[in-house]
Amino acid sequence: MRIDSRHYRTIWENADGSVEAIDQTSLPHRFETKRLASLDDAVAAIATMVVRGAPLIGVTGAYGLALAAAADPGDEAIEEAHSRLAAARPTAVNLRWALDRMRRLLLSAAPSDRRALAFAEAAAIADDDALCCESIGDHGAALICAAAAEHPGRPVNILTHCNAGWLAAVDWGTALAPIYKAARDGIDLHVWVDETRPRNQGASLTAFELSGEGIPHTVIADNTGGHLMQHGLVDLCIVGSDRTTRIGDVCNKIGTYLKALAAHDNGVPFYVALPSSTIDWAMRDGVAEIPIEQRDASEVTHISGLADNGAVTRVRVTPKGSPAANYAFDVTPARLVGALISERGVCAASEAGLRGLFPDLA
Ligand SMILES: CSC[C@H]1O[C@H](OP(=O)(O)O)[C@H](O)[C@@H]1O
Repeated sequence: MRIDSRHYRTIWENADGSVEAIDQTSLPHRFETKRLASLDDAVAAIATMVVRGAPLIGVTGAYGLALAAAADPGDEAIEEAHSRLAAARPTAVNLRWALDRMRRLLLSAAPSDRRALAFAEAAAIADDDALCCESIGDHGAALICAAAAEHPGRPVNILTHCNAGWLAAVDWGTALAPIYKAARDGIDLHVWVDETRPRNQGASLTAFELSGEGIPHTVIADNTGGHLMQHGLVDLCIVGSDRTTRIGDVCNKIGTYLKALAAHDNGVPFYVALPSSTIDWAMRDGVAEIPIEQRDASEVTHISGLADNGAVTRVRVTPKGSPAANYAFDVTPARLVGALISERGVCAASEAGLRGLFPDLA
């Protein structure tokens, strides 16, 4: 999408064979990119959330395998790279999906062909993601347009959680893609942006994206959404997904489940936008089966921001002696999901719904 009227993707290949990615740990106060020249660089970028968001994690994993193949195209090196990249973050299924696709292709090719093949396949995965996300935008925009027709004379109020915009993918994004498409179609809308503690992807990344697109939005504390829904100030919710099971259970950023409960209690439509690369067809019960990443406690006990002197500063927000727990995701059962918005259309959060759209994958 656009930053200062210049189009960007979140990740791209450099002429020297390295890979470049927007460093999302610097946003919104500094725009910086990071050069990934090795498997180690790619593993670190995923683990430290320089790149984050299920689709983007998958694409970065694909490029990480390409960088590994450039260094050593042998079978053992490919397997080792697959294993290290897969372990970088456990929850988003796109990572495993992309790595398995790359490994299948590379191990079936001659080692001498693997470097070129790997970069071409990583680029194809990136291009596919951008196309899928734009299509999610088109299908989801129809839902926003329908909500606008129900509430003439005022903006459609949409609540979103975390960042599932173009920064979470290669371009367009998932949950924000319908918002971009509807806004460009002239729909009057406003977005409630959950700050999304502890990493504040909403406050720092979603707000950055919406500002760049000129979309009206209000950043809110995570615990505000239920109150807004009780007072009729939310017409629909759209969130992303890191892993959706074949029966429609949705794993997403911590706090999503609580938003879905509030939406269900207040009759607010709760939509989940995802590409098919985020569907885990091997899983059914998301609460029981999806591995929930636990990140370092320091992400809860400390926070970073821009000091009045213009320096980015990190401060402690808890007493030194207080332990902290940092669960990065939760699972929203399918019964609380109004519909899934994919690149092939909108379906019920159910096995039948997903089979109907993806008979070739189910
Ligand atoms: C379109 S996937 C976005 C998804 O990924 C985020 O997690 P993280 O920032 O930790 O990678 C969050 O769950 C978003 O909904």
